[in-house]
Amino acid sequence: MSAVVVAENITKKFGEFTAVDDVSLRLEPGEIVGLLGANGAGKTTLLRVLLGLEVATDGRAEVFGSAPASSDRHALGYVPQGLGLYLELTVDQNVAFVAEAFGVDDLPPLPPTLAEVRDRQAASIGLGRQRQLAFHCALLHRPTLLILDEPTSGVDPLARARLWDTIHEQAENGVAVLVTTHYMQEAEQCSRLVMMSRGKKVAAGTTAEITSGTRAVVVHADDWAGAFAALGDADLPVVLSGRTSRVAGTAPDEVSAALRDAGVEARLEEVPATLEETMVLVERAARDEA
Ligand SMILES: Nc1ncnc2c1ncn2[C@@H]1O[C@H](COP(=O)(O)OP(=O)(O)OP(=O)(O)O)[C@@H](O)[C@H]1O
Repeated sequence: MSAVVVAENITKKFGEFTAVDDVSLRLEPGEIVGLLGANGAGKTTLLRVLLGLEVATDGRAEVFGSAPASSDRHALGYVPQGLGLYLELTVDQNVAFVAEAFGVDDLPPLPPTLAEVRDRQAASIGLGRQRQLAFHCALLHRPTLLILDEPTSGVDPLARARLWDTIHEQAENGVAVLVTTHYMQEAEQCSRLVMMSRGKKVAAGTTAEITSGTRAVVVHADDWAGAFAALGDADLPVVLSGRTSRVAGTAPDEVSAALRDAGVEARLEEVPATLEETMVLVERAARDEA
């Protein structure tokens, strides 16, 4: 199967600053590839290179088998972080405008939640519906590549689940999806992930591949607040999960020594680390290396 997107060793500099540093990725039809990373990791810049909105300083990018270009737009649906809607137009007018631009005349029906507000200005329909409208517009011309920049940021869980249903439906129909996200639950819905930190690719693979081998120590203590404080004071990567502390990527001996030094009694249990914990560790390691 030929790849829809190929990025080989992409570097993008703004003056002296390197926003994307030697990143490679491939995207096949029907795959959902998630780009993960903290604010400023370089995700949007990489998407903009693939969209032909920025020119790579170095490396090779191919979309549909040739260099990214605005002519790709006929087969590409893009939902930018800012959504790209015409806020002063109504919902129907936004759809009509995009349909006209892409020469679409067999319009699919609006989903019920948008149909209810079809005559209202897009500015007044709330962020969840605005995102749904941006998706609807991006899909009107039946693209085979969907590029989504934090598509569910700021929406409630129900709207988020609905948008993800749409993403899965598209992928099942063979559409290739490249999506950036901060949310681990969303990341886990992707076929594969590419993690970025400070412009660099720091991990890649399925969630299972990325987390495999990384362990976390779960700390059960009656004095759960004392245990959490002691582990933080020992500068261990501790997070509170309910009333237990979790410390990823650290030997149980080191955890028990920190607790013993603080006089906190606890029972320790070793479990596989979550994606979020693995990501924090990978980012820490990348930061220490820089
Ligand atoms: N046109 C530009 N000129 C200078 N610096 C830029 C430009 N565009 C992006 N940057 C910088 O490049 C870095 C990466 O930004 P980018 O928006 O790609 O990150 P991101 O991972 O998408 O973050 P976020 O999740 O906040 O959108 C940031 O430090 C940003 O300030």
